[in-house]
Amino acid sequence: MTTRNITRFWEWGRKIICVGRNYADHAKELKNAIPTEPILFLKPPSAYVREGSSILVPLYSSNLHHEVELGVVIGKGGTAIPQSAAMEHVAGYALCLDMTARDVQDVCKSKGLPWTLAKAFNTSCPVSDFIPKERIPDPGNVKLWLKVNDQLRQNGCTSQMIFSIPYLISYISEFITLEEGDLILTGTPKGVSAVQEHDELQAGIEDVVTMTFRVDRQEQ
Ligand SMILES: O=C([O-])CC(=O)C(=O)O
Ligand SMILES: [Mg+2]
Repeated sequence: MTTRNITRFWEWGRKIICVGRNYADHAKELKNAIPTEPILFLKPPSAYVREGSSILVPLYSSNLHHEVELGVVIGKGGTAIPQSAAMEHVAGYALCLDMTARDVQDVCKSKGLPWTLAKAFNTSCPVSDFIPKERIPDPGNVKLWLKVNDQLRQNGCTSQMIFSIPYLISYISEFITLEEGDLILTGTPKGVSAVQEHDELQAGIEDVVTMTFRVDRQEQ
């Protein structure tokens, strides 16, 4: 039997649970209301892409946006996890991008339809190396940044989150059982913008990790 290694959690086929509008400055830049409870959506494990492979612009989108986010990797599953125990369920972190076909999302929003094709397409979840929990002692106060072709576009801090990581783990696990290897994307700060074929995206968690991805057009 092969043993699975949490440091390669993206190979486990577990779910990716995303939190939307968790930073007031980003909710405002897209003219959305500040949420009073977390907004959740999902990406399938086929969304993962690792450094060395490209982010592909879906054929049906002409406005693909980057969203840099802190990812929380679940180490111990659970249902209805109390906030006070939430951090015991965390194995570590990853820097993630929530790639979003903004034009498709805008249409879905206006029609009241789900965001699936805007958010869950192949390569919509670029992910860094696994970051063990000990390397981020205070996940509620880490700086995230993202550059497109060397120009800084996003520069935020997880201290600006509306709902904290323990709150999110507790809230999500009330409705969706968390399993070892699941990933929670905790939302993006302001500065989202469009990327084009041949762009280079670089993102980082200050003093912890950086990653680089190229954007390509999906082949016809
Ligand atoms: O598409 C959006 O703006 C919602 C979202 O994922 C986020 O705030 O991170
Ligand atoms: Mg997002």
